[in-house]
Amino acid sequence: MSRLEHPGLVFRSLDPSEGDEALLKGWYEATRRGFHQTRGNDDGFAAWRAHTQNDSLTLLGAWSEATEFASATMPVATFSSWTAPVNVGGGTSLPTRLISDVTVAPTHRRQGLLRKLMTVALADAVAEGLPLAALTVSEGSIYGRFGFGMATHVRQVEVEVTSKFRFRDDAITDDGSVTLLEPADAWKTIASVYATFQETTRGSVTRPHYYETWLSSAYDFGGDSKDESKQRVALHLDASGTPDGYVVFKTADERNDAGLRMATVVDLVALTPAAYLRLWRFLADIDLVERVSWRKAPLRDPLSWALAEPFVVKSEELDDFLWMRVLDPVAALQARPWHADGEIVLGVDDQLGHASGAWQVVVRDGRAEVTATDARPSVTLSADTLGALYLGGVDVRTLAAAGRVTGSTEAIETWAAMADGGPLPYCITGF
Ligand SMILES: CC(=O)SCCNC(=O)CCNC(=O)[C@H](O)C(C)(C)COP(=O)(O)OP(=O)(O)OC[C@H]1O[C@@H](n2cnc3c(N)ncnc32)[C@H](O)[C@@H]1OP(=O)(O)O
Repeated sequence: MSRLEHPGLVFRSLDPSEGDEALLKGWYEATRRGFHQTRGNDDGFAAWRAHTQNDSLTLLGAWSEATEFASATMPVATFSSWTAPVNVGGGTSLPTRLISDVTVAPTHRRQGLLRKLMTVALADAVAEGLPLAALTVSEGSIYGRFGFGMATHVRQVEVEVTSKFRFRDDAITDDGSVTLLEPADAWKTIASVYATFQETTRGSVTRPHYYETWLSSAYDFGGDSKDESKQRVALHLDASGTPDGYVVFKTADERNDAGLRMATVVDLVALTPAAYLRLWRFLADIDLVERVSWRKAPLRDPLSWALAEPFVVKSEELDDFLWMRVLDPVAALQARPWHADGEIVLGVDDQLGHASGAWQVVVRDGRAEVTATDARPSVTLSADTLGALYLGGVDVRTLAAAGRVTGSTEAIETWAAMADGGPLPYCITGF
C-alpha cells in the first residue's frame, strides 16, 4: 500500500476470501477491541467473515512490527468499506461507498491514521466513479472535516401499552391480519418486505448480509448481552394475504428504570399505514408487557396522532443516523428529486477537493441539470453541509440560520424552494 505511509507501521489491504487467516482474525479482534466489545469467538468470526465476503468488503489496516510484547496480527488501525445502493428519493438509488469499522488504538490515536485511511478510501471511491459515501458515527465532531453531514434522524420512543393504549375511532382500520413466526422461517419474507421499503424510502440503505444472520437469530452477536435468541417475529398480511409489514421484537424479564416490564422492537418495517398501526396493536397486546421501546422510530410518526391518549408515546431521544458525503455533485444532485423550478450557482468548499467548485443547478419539472461553471456562486456552503442537505433531512433555511448556508436572502429563498420538500429521509439500517 504505497499510498499509505506512517513511521513504524505497515499498511495492508486484506482479502476477506483468501487473506491470511491470522491477519483476518487479528483485524476482527482489533475492531472488537476498538469498540469496547468482548473478545470474539470462532462462530462470531465465521459470521463476520461471511459478511465480509458476501458484501465484498475492503479491509484496510495498519500493523506495527511484532515485538516480544506486541502482537503481529492485531492492527493498530482498522477501516472497512463496501458499496451498496442508497435511496436518494423519487424512487432513485445511487451506489454509495459505505464506511465502517473505523478504529485506531489508543497507543496510536491523533497521529493522523484515520485521516490517512479516509483520504485514500474517498479518493478510491471517486476513482471508481461513485457519487456518494455514507457512514454512521460514534461522535458528531469527527467526520464533518471529511465532508460528511448528518443527513437522517430517528427517535427513541417508549410506549405505554397498558389499557391506555387505544386507537381513536377515526384511526385507520386494518382488514389484514398478524401471524407469529420463528425468525429463521421469517427471514425470506422479511427480507422481501424490506426490499420494497428500500425501493420506496428516501434515505434507506441496502442491508449488509449480516442482517440475515442477526434477524434470523442464527447467531447471538452480542454474546449474552444482546440475546438475539429472544427475538420473535410478527408478520402483517394485507387483506389478500400478502406480507406488507413485520416487527422483530424481544420480550424479556427486564424492567425499565421505573420497574416496568419491557418489550423491545429490534426492527419494524410497514409498507402501509394500516400495517404500521396494526403492528403497534399487536405489540400492545402482548401480555405481561407494560412498555415497548424502539430506538428507530420515524420523526413523522402517525402513532401518537392515531391514539386516544397521545401521551402514551414518550419520545426519549432524537438521534442522528446516516451521515452523507457528496463526492460527485453532478451525479448526486441530478439524481435526487427537486421541488420548484429555479436556478442558482452553488459554491461548495470541500477540504478534500472532491465536491469543490461552482455548480450551476437548474431545476425544471422536478429534475435538476447540474454543470460546473466559472460564474460567481449565489449560495455557498461546505461539503458537510451539502451532505446534510442532500437527502432533505434538514431544510436550507435552518442551515442558513445556523450560518452554514450563505448568500443573499433572495438566493437562499430560491435554493430553499428548489431543494426543500418531499418525505423526510428515514434509515433504519446501521452498519
Ligand atoms: C464510521 C465509524 O466506524 S464510526 C466509529 C469511529 N471509531 C470510534 O469511535 C472508536 C474509538 N475511537 C477511535 O478509534 C479513534 O479515536 C478515531 C478513529 C475516532 C480517530 O482516529 P485518529 O487516528 O486518532 O484520528 P486522526 O488522528 O486521523 O484525526 C483526524 C482528525 O480528526 C480529529 N479527531 C479525531 N478523533 C476525534 C474525536 N474523537 N473528536 C473530535 N475530533 C477528532 C483530529 O483532531 C484530526 O483533526 P485535524 O486533522 O482536522 O487536525
